[in-house]
Amino acid sequence: MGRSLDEDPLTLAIAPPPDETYEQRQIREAAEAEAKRISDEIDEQIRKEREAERRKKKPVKLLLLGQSESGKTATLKNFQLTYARREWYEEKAAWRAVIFLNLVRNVNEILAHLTSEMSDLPFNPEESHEDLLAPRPPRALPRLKFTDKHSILRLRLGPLTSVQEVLEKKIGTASLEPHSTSVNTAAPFEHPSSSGRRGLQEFSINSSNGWKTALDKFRTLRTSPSNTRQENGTAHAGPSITRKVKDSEEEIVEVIASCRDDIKALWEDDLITEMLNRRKVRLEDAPGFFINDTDRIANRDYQPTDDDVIRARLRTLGVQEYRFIFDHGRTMGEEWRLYDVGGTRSSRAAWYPYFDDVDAIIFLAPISPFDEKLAEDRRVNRLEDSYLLWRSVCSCKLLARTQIILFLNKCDLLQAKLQRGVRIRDSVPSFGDRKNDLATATRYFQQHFKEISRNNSPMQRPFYVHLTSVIDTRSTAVTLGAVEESILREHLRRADLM
Ligand SMILES: Nc1nc2c(ncn2[C@@H]2O[C@H](COP(=O)(O)OP(=O)(O)OP(=O)(O)O)[C@@H](O)[C@H]2O)c(=O)[nH]1
Ligand SMILES: [Mg+2]
Repeated sequence: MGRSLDEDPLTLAIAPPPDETYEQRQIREAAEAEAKRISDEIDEQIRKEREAERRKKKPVKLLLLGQSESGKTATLKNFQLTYARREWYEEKAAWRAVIFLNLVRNVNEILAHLTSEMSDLPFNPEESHEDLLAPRPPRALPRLKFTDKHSILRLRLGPLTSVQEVLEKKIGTASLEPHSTSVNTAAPFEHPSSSGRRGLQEFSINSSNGWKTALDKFRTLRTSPSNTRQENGTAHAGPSITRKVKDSEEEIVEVIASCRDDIKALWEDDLITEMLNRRKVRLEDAPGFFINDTDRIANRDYQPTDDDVIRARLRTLGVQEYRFIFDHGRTMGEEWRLYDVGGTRSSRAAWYPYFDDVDAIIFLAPISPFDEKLAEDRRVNRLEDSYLLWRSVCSCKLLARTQIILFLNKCDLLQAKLQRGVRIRDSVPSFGDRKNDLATATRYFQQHFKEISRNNSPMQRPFYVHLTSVIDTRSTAVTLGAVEESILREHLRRADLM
């Protein structure tokens, strides 16, 4: 084919010579194909690197799952304490009201038992807390001989009833533990019904309830009058409301502080101890137990310590998102988003939308309550509920490639329970004649969770497990270090694969 002289010089330079032989053409075309292959490879490499770069910059999304009271929020607090200290210190003082409420509730629960016992009302220890009026089995033991001291303590501690009401009202719905549910499945997110979907809207990330909002209210109480904002976000005009709220906060502290000695006297009384034992009430193991710290807490100058905040109990409503940017170390500048969810059965339908692009899940399974029932459904054993929930999470197709890290939590309470002589096999018959000690028990539970994961995961997945007591901030910091490493490694590995 003839060429005109004004053709593009590049076209001319790479054009085949006019007298090219068949072999020369073959060699040339092979060389051109090879050059194209290399060029495509380089393009692909560049695309991958860009994608990896983009993915590395994408925040790591981490979901905390598990039944109610499993320790999700406590784990989140540990993350804050370790990696976001500024926010931690900002929030710390706001937990004071929650800790007051926890303490006051401890006392009022004892008083409710005392009142019921003194009035000889029937009681069944197997029933829930609010069933103080339920039928009691025939009395096998002699009556407890309460004295004037107990009547006086009841009278003197009476004001704590209204303190509890005021605090509950201030903190809002999150301060109330549910004692029933219409949901009778462990994983309502598996088959979301139309009503379930309606539920999703109610429970999407929200700023109108949950403990973040509850704490915000208390933060507001502490700001100066000029900064004070009312709940609707408008600036507050004058100091009168602040003074009123402040007064009531100070009044609360005043009442609690004036009850200090009586609270201690109540807790240290042998007859009260005997009554609680008979009624199988173990406040020490319940969430938000603070009576042993009455001296410190029932005090006008009380400020919560890190440990107090971790141990404070306020349930999570809906799904709460936390964003934090690592402020030190290899991951400095990285953004992580943690999602803390409500764990009661009726809250679980709201989890599903968050499964979509989550990088990793920390699943908390408390193993100490192997002989306890769910607060929201007294027919369901807590460990059994965790097994069911774990199976549903492992088998979820949307999570097939998601890294799941299991925390077998509340090991401290498990150890205490076993030391008291509570036998696992009485509640878990398959435990059989194994040794009733911590090492054997944790190995046994761990194996069970591992088998569920192996038998139900849509594709093979590694089994990551940690034995934890997340109220122990030191050991939890070490665990979280390992978790962080492992999640990041997986995050980057995926970025490289893309
Ligand atoms: N002794 C002990 N207490 C724990 C442990 N983990 C959590 N707790 C306490 O148990 C209570 C419940 O923990 P949370 O973190 O509020 O539970 P959650 O899973 O967020 O519960 P929901 O928000 O209702 O879903 C809190 O008072 C914690 O301090 C643990 O390992 N040992
Ligand atoms: Mg929570």
